[in-house]
Order: sequence, then structure tokens, then C-alpha cells
Amino acid sequence: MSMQQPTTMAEAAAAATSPPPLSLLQLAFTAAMATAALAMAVAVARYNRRYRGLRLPPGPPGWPIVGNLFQVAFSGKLFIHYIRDLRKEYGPILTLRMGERTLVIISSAEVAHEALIEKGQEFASRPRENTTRNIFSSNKFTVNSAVHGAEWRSLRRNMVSGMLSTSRLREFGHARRRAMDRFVSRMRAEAAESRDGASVWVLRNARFAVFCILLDMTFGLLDLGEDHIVHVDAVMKRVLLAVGVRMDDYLPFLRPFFWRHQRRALAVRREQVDTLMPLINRRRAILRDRSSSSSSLEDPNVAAPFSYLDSLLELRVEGRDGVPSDDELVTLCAELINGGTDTTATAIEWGMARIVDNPSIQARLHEEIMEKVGEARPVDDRDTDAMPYLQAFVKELLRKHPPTYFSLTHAAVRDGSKLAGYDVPADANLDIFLPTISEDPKLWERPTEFDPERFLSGGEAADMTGSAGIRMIPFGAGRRICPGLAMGTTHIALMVARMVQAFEWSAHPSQPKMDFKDKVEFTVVMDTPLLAAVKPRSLSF
Ligand code: HEM
Repeated sequence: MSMQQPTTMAEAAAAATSPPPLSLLQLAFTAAMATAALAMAVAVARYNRRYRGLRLPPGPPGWPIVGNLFQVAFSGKLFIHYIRDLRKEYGPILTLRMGERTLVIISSAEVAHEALIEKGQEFASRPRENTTRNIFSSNKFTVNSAVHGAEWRSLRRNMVSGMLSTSRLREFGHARRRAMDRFVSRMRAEAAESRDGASVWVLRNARFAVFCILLDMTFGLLDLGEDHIVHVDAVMKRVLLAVGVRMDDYLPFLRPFFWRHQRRALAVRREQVDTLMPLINRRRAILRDRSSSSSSLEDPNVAAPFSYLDSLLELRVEGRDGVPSDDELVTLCAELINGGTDTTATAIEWGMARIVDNPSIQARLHEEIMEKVGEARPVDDRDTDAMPYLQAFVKELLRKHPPTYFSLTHAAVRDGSKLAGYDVPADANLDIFLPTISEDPKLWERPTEFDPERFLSGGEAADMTGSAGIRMIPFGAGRRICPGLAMGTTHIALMVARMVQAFEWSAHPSQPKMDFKDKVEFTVVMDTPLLAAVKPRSLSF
């Protein structure tokens, strides 16, 4: 008989009617559940009070507390496909309640125009973030996450003039040339080492090439070895994973149960700081040496004349004392690198899939390259500006396959704003779903067809900024439009041109027929990653 068992009838009766003594673990669990229940009740009361009397856009009826969260989670569909389907029922502006978050989703050109252009000032802010993302954005001290205001204006102005303007872009021709040469030789080597001597994984190579350019532009350190770059890239990928969406983003009372995730996120942040700080300090040392000695002594293969970091070291932000801290420098540098890497690389993968799928597109591109440049030297970005078919191809690519299906989430600057006659409270997430705009049959002829010809003279127009009317906005539109638009399109055109100049591309015999199915990773990528067969062309460089 164990010590816990009752020995008398009286003890047995007492044991049957009173609960057994609680262990510490049980007590903690009970306390956590009670707190969660209380937090849920408070959340419901707060929600009811906050939204009473408002006329939100229509949407599927939800359950108390969780709203539509479980309907979305258990729909068996990707979120992007779920939204496409809901649109058919609820129209171009709809509401989804995801736990404590209210999502207002826009999916037509008219309402997007109202939100981003006509009422651009009212909807130019960003919503509050969860604690993990606040760590990686240094409390919203980045261009993309800052709320609308003086801080955002200073950071954005600096990024555009310091890095993304047309003149700055031109200055970084050497970074692009180096990265493109490395890109082509990596693919040649990968093909040569593959079993059939001709296989290349497109996304992986494209991603690495863009990453190299952005790393050069951010730190201006030109002598980083390939292993070092691969390490920095791996850390940046871990950061993207750490800031992914979690259940407690929508149900904050579950946060205590996610303490392990939080601890891991902090470790990843430490790793990010430990990886980027040495690069920041090396650049600082180069700048110090430059100011104390003759810059003619400097090796041009070690340091670029200018980097994005240089502009941040002296940056004065409206309404703040001093220059950014080391922690903030890490965040701001990471933002430039992350903003342009996956978006651009994803576009390249879809673009090469279209080229592989349609030999006449490849033939047109190659013909144009031969006509303008030939085989004697590599294409550069001044050449690509003068290639109308290539430019039309890039536009069609971004129309048919926008790398992100949602713009970054917007928020109203204050309560009281309306869209399409509905209320949009300041704490709602305002998301713009891009593919239904660029495939709207009211705006486009044969919208589902991939056809670059549509943009050639006399054909359809594409103003990607949306200022002359919204038809396709892969970079968003209005005040928060992507500041990397020129850089992104330059990189896509250049990479496609170099790939077509260096190789003849075809479908890989081991791969299923191309179905252009999409899936969401950090961006919207091909469901089956593109493995292509390449045949090197004879070039004299
Ligand atoms: C094909 C390439 C790219 C695509 C498709 C793309 C797309 C987008 C989109 C849809 C937005 C959200 C706009 C909005 O909130 O309404 C955005 C914002 C942003 N992008 Fe890009 N982007 C690309 C390349 C780049 C590059 C190369 C950089 C920088 C190196 C960059 C940096 C940013 C930043 C900082 C923001 C936030 C702007 C703000 O909040 O004021 N992007 N981008």
C-alpha cells in the first residue's frame, strides 16, 4: 500500500469528496489557465467596446475570441488561396478577425487607389508589432516598420538618397559586375559538377547573387570570402524564420506558452548582432583610416568608396538625440539586405520558369542581347535599359508573378478613417492583395496569359508606381511604395540578361511538367523549385 492511499472509511470518503493536493506544476498550470481565461474575457470585452457602432467591411462570421482564426487555419488552403476564394463571396474589401487582430483586406484597383493614393496620408502608417518583431526592428526603428511620422521620414529619406537613388545605383555598377561574374561562374560550376553535367537550381543561385550585391552595398567591404558570405546569409535566413507569424500574434494570452520561441528569437538576435557588428566595425576602421591618411593608399579591392552604412553612422533622425546605436545599425543594415534579397531572387525563379516553358521568349531575349551586346563582353545595366523586349518581359513577370502577394501591412494613422464607405479603425491591419489587381479582367486583356508583347509599343501600359492609375503594383503605391523599385527592376533585368547570354535554358528531364503552382515562404515561390537544364553558350569572356 502506498503512503497516499486512504486507510479508513472516513479518510476514503474525505478523499472522494475533496480534491487531491496539487503539485507545484499543477498549481502553475491552473494559474496559467485562469490567467488565460481572464485575459480572454478582457479581450472579448475590449473588442466589443472598441468596435461597437462601427461598420466594418463584410466578412465571414467568426467565433467568440478566436474570430476566423481556426476557419483559416483548418481550411486546408494556403492563406493566399483562402483570400482569393473569400473575395468571390465578400467582394473587394473584406474583414477577417484573427483573434485580437482585425484584418481589412483590399483586393481591387479602385479600393487600393482610394487607400494608397487618394487617402494615402491617412493610411500611411504601420500596425503595432509583436514582441519578437520589436526586437528585430529595434522597436520599429526601420523604414518598413516605422509608424508614419518624423522618424520614418528621416530613415526613408536617408535610404533613398543614401542608397537607392538612380545616381547611387549607378555608382554600384562594380558591385553588380562582380556579383554577376561570380553568379555565372557558380552556375557553370554547379552544372559541370551535376550528374548529367547540365543541372542548375535557379532560386538558390539567384538568391546568393543578389545577397552578394546587397552585402557589398551595405558594408562596402569587397574582400569577404565566399564562406563568410554564406555564413552571414544563413544567419539572415534564421532571422526571417524567427520573425514568422505565430499563434500568439493573434491570441496574445497564449504568449506564456511560447516562451521557448521567444528564447530562441533572442538567441538568433544575438547571433545576428555578433555576425554583423564585426562588419560594421571593419567599415568604421576603414573610414577612420581614410580620414587620417591619404585615401590613395587604400586598396580598391578591399573597400568601396561608399556604403549604406556610411550614411547611417552620421544619421540624425528628426526628434531624436544622437546617431543610431550599434544595435540600431545592425537592424538598419539588415533591413536593406533583407528587403531586396528574396523579393528579387523569387522574381528571377519565376522569370526563368517562363523562359524554360516558352522557347520563343528565350529566343527573343537572346536575339536582343546579341543585337545590342553580342558575345564579346558581358551585358551590363546600361545595356539592359536599352532592351525593350527585356524591359517588357520584366514588367510582365512582375504583373503575373508579384514576389509578394500582399503589400506590407498598412494602418490608419488615426481612428475615423473610411474605405469604400466602411470604417477602418486605427488598430486594424490593412492589407492589399496584389495578384487580383494585376489579373483583373476589367483592367487587362487576356489577364491569365504570360505575354511580354502586351507592353511593347501600342500595347498595354504599365506604370508600376500606380500614380497614373492602379493596374499593377508589385511594389505597392503611394507614400510607402517600395523605395527599392529601381534597384529591384535593374537587378532582375540584369540577371535575366546575363543568364540568357551565358546559357541556353531548357526544362530538366527529371522534372514534372511546369504547372506554375505557388506557395508561400518568405515570398511567394514556385511550389516545385525550378531545376533547369543549361547548355553554356560560346562566349569570348
Ligand atoms: C523585386 C523586388 C522587390 C519587390 C517586388 C518589393 C516589394 C515591396 C512591397 C510590395 C513593399 C510594400 C509597399 C507598401 O507598404 O505599400 C515594399 C516595401 C519596402 N521595400 Fe521592397 N521590394 C523589392 C525590392 C526591394 C529592394 C531592392 C529594397 C532595398 C534594398 C527594398 C526595400 C523596401 C523597404 C525598405 C520597404 C518599406 C518602405 C516603407 O515602409 O516606407 N525592396 N517592397
